[in-house]
Amino acid sequence: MSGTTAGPRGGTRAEGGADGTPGGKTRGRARRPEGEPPPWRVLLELVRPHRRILALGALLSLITGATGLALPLVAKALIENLSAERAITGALVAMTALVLANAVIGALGGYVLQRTAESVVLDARRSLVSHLLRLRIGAVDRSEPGDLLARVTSDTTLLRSVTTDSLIGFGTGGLTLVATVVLMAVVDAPLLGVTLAVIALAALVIGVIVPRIHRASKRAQESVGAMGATLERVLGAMRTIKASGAEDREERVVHEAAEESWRESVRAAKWSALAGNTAGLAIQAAFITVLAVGGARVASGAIDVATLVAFLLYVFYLMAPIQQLVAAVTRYQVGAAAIDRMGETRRLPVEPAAPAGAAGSEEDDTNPAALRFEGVRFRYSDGLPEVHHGIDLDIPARGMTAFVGPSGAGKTTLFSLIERFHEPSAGRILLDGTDLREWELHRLRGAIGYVEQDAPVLSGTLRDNLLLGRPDAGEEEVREVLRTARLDALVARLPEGLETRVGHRGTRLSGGERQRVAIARALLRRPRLLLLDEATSQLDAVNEAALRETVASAARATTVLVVAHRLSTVMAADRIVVLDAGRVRAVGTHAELVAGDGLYAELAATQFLDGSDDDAEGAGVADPADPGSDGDPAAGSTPVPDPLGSR
Ligand SMILES: Nc1ncnc2c1ncn2[C@@H]1O[C@H](COP(=O)(O)OP(=O)(O)OP(=O)(O)O)[C@@H](O)[C@H]1O
Repeated sequence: MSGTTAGPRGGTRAEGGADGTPGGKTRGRARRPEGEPPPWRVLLELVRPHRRILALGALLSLITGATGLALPLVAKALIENLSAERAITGALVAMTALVLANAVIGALGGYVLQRTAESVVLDARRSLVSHLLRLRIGAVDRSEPGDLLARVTSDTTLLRSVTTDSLIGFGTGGLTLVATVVLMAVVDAPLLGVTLAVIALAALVIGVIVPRIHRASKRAQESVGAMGATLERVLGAMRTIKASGAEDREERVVHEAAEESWRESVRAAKWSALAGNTAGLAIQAAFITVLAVGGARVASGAIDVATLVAFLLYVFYLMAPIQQLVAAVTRYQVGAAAIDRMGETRRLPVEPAAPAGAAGSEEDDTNPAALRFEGVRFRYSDGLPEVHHGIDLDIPARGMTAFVGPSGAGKTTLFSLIERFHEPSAGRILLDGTDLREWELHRLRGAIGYVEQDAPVLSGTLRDNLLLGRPDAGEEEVREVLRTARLDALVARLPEGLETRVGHRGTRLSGGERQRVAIARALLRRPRLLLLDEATSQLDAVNEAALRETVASAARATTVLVVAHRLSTVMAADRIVVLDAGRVRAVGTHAELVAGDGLYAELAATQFLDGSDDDAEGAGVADPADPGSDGDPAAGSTPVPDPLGSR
C-alpha cells in the first residue's frame, strides 16, 4: 500500500493529510472510504487460505446437526412402534448411536473450527504487524501507539468468534434451518406456515437491533484503543507523571476510557441479549401457536398425534439453527467493527517500495558518501507552516559538517529527510549523485548510521541494542566499538556484561550511557554517512572529549553530519552550516562565520557575554567571538552548553 507516495522524481506533494489520519489520530468514527471492501468480503479473504479445513469443520458441524435432526424421526418411529405393539429395540439402538455420534463428531468439529479461527487471528495479526512496521514515520507520528497496539492485540481477537460463530453459524445454521424447514414441510405444510409467520415477526425486530450492536461494539473497541493510548502515554513517562503529581488525573483518564468501553460493551451485550431472546421468544410463541393450531388439526382428524409430536419436536429443533443464526449476525457485527478498525490501520500509508532498477550501494561499500540538497522545501503536513524554504547545499564526501542554528530552525528535520522518514515537498536530495527517491530504501538506510536526538535505547540487553543495526557483527567488532564509544568499562563493571537488560527505553542506563550505546550502535554499522543529532549532549567532560576524538577520527574515513550542541563540536567541524528559519544562512569555518555572519557571531558572542559558558574559559576553549583567541577548541574538555541552540 504505497500508493500515497509520489514516484521517484515526482515528490512535490506535502506529506500530511494523505495518510488517512487527518487530525492526527487513528481513533475515530470515520466511515469506510469509497471502494473499500465491506467487512464480510475482508473476512472471506482472511479465511480463504483456511477454506479446506474450515469446510471440514463445517461438514462435521453439519453431520452433528443431521444426527440431531434424525432423532425426532427415530422418536416418531419409536412411538409408532409402541402404539402398534411392535419391537422398539432397533429404534432404541439407533437413538443411542445418534446421541453418541452427535457428541463425538460435535466435539471434533468444534476443535477443528476453533483451530481454524485461531489461524485466522494469527494471519490477521501477522499482516497488521508487517504493515505497522513499514508505516511511514508521518503516519506513526500522527497515531497513538497504544491504540495501534489495541488494534493488533484485542481487535484481532474478535475475529476468532466471527470465524467460528458467524461464518460457520451462517453456513451450518442456514443449512440446518433449511433442512429442518423442509422436513417440517414434509410432516405438515400448514403448521409450517404458522411457524414461519411467527418467526418472520421476530426477524423484523432483530433487523432493527443489529446495527445498534455494530455501533456499540465499534465504540467499545475504540474505547479500548483510547485506554491503551492513555496507558502507553502514562507508562512511557512514569517519572514525569509522578514528579508532576499527575497520577490521579491520569488514573481518571484511563478509568474514563475503561468505563466508556464497559458502557458500550454493556450496550452491545444488551442488544445482543435482546436479539437472542427475541429468537427464543419466537420459538416459544411458534410452539404455543403450533400446539393450538396442531391440536385443532388433530381434533379435526387432519393429522394424527404422532405427526403433531414430531412437528413440535422440529419446532424445538428450529431453536438451535435460529439461535446460531442470530449469534452469527450479532457476532458478525462485533467482528465487522473490529475489521473496520483493522482496515483503518491498513489504510495508513507504508513506505514506498523500491522503484524498478533502484540504486543502492553494495553491502560492503564503506566509501564516504557525498550529499547534495537542491531547492529542498518541506512541510510536515498541509496545514502546517513550511519548515524548509529551499535548501541548497553541497556536502562533500568525508569530513565533518556541523549544523547550527536556533531551536526549530529545521536541523533535525533535515536529518529525517536524509533518512527518508519524510519526503521533500519540492526539490531533491542526492546521495552520491542519485536522488534519494531512486535508492532502495533498505540500502539507503544501510549506508547511514543515525543517532537520534534523544538516543533511544530499546528494551532488551545491551547486546540486542548494539546489534540492532548489524545482527551479524562479530564479537571482536563489538568489543572494538565498545572501546571507541567508551562503553568497555561499563560493560566490564556489569555482572552480566553485554547480556545486561537495559529496561524499558533503556531506563536502567544513565543519559550519557544511552548516548554512548546509540553511538556504538551507529558505528557498528560501518556507515558511509554518520548523522549525529546532539549525540553527545549528555556526556560528561571526559567522555565528551574522548567521543569528540572518536567522531573526528570517524570523519577522516566517512562523512559525518552533526547537529552541534557544543561549541567544541562546532569548532572541530570542517565546515559549519548556519540554518535559520528553514534556510541556509551561511556556510564556513568558525573563523569565517564569526567574521562574516551576524547571527553566528551574535550567538557565539552572546554565549560569552551572558556568562552561561563559565566552563569554557576554565577549560581553555577558544572564545568564538575572538578569532584571535589562542584557546585550542579541540582541547576543551569541559562540556559547554549549546550556544547556538536557542535564541
Ligand atoms: N513530527 C512533526 N510534526 C510537525 N511539526 C514538526 C515535527 N517535528 C518538528 N516539527 C516542527 O518543525 C520545525 C523544525 O523542527 P526541528 O526539530 O527540525 O528543529 P531543530 O532545528 O532540530 O530544533 P532543536 O534545535 O530544538 O532540536 C519546528 O517548528 C517543529 O515544531
